[in-house]
Amino acid sequence: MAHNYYPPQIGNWWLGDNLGSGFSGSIFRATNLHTGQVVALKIQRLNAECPTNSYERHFYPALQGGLGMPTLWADGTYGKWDYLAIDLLGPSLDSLFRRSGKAVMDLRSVCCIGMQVINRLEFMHSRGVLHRDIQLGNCVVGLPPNDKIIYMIDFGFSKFYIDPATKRHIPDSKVKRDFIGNYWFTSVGVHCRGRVPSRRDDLEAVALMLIHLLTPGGLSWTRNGVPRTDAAHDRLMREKRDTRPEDLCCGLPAEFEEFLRYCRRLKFAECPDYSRWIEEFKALLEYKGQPTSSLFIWPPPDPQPIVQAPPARRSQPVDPAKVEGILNGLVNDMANVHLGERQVLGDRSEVANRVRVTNANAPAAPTGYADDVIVISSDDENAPGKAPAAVRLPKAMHLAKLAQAVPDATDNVALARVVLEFIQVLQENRSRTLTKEGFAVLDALYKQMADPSVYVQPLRTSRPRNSAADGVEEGPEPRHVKTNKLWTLRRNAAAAKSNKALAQLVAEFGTVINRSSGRTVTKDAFGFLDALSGRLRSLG
Ligand SMILES: Nc1ncnc2c1ncn2[C@@H]1O[C@H](COP(=O)(O)OP(=O)(O)OP(=O)(O)O)[C@@H](O)[C@H]1O
Repeated sequence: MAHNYYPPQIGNWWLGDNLGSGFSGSIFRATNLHTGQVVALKIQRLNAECPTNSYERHFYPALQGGLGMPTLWADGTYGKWDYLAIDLLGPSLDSLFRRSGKAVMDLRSVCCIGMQVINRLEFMHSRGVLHRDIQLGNCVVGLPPNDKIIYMIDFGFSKFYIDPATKRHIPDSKVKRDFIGNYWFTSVGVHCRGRVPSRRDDLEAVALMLIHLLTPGGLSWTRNGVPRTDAAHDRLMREKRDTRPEDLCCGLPAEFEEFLRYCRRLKFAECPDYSRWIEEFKALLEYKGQPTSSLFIWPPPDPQPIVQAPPARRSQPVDPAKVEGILNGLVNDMANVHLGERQVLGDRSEVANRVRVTNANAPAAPTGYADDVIVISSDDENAPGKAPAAVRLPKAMHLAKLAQAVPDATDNVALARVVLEFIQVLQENRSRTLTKEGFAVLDALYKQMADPSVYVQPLRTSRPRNSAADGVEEGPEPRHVKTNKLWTLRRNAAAAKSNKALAQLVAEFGTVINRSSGRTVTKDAFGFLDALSGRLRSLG
């Protein structure tokens, strides 16, 4: 039944249950008095402070016919009411998730949401429309038989980003403006820096929404509820702006961090690569052995493995000075590491000389601890029978240590072990981006395999993009080019006849990763590294 405040009938529509209320109006289930058609009737007073209906109705014609776009059946005014009659749809993702009572959503459902919502945005953007208010409450499922399809609703903040007169993209502006959107998911650029929203910001909101669903307790800035004062809003913006993607996505599959970083790297008028990210989420499901269909099946059919994010870093009080001290100590220790006597692959007299100098100054290396563990011990802890406190090496440290260890790998079996450890470090880490420490390992491997006896010019596989030696501008290569190249490298590695040939492949591998968007070590990249390690072992 309609609320007392509202009339029982508006135009040809008889009002039924209230489906939801927004800032400026309400939505009712409504039945057409003549045809019996049931719709969702979005009604607002004509003198509403924020008359979004009169604005929203302009976007429906552009969006009609797209999958997941509600149909506008009728609209108009009736007395002091403005109404839109749109497809009656099901519950929002927000209410589905809240009702589930779960701390996090299962990975499969989140990937399906990602794939569908990105697809909806691709359609909206292809029609020249920005949504500008992406949030869980504005993504609803259809009614059966369309209950596995996600629909976008609420175009009250939408905007045409292609100027109808000039057919050009709306201009950017340096002038800081009030933000449009929502506190939780609106991009950092728009919300915290007052930038003009464009396609990239719709996509960033999707990334934040997905990360929110996978994080116990949600994104940290959502946990205190809607800010009620300017000071609380400022605090929220600061937290949103300052939280780094790697902290936000701590413990989540790397795709989420990469997606967020990708959105934040997009230029103002750049067209996002929608299909790439739909494919990435599909590939993630495949990798996890899950069905790859994007249909949103709710509740999830089987108990799904839940992605557990470790507690947010900020909740663990850590004394930064102490950590810095420990890391500095480690760097010094690594500089003095005992390299020991080694076999050589060739004439490496110059290398050996340097090793002798280092050894003369080096203290005895601690022994008996796992490679990836740093031992921090007091005198007391060194007492027999007392277990030392251990800290896991961060990725950068581990890779730096690995790069330093490469010259010690004086035969192919040892080199194969280094490659395996390289794979392990990369796979254990939440981010699959190849950092400069990772490139340093590749450089060291190249040198060791090409000719360890001479100091070759460092390979520098990680040279900055757009600075090709021949002066030709080199942008990131499309994903399919990367995949093809990695496949060829993998095949060639399996057939390589010498270390020199393998070294060349390592150099090419570094270049391929360096030129790829996000410098990501994908499954195909791991395939090459696997083949490299296997071939080193068989060359003996
Ligand atoms: N077509 C629909 N079918 C069923 N329920 C709907 C439909 N459209 C909206 N709703 C429900 O009504 C709620 C409010 O809808 P909507 O966001 O369009 O209104 P709004 O007034 O613009 O809200 P807000 O001020 O929060 O942006 C939605 O979260 C949803 O639960």
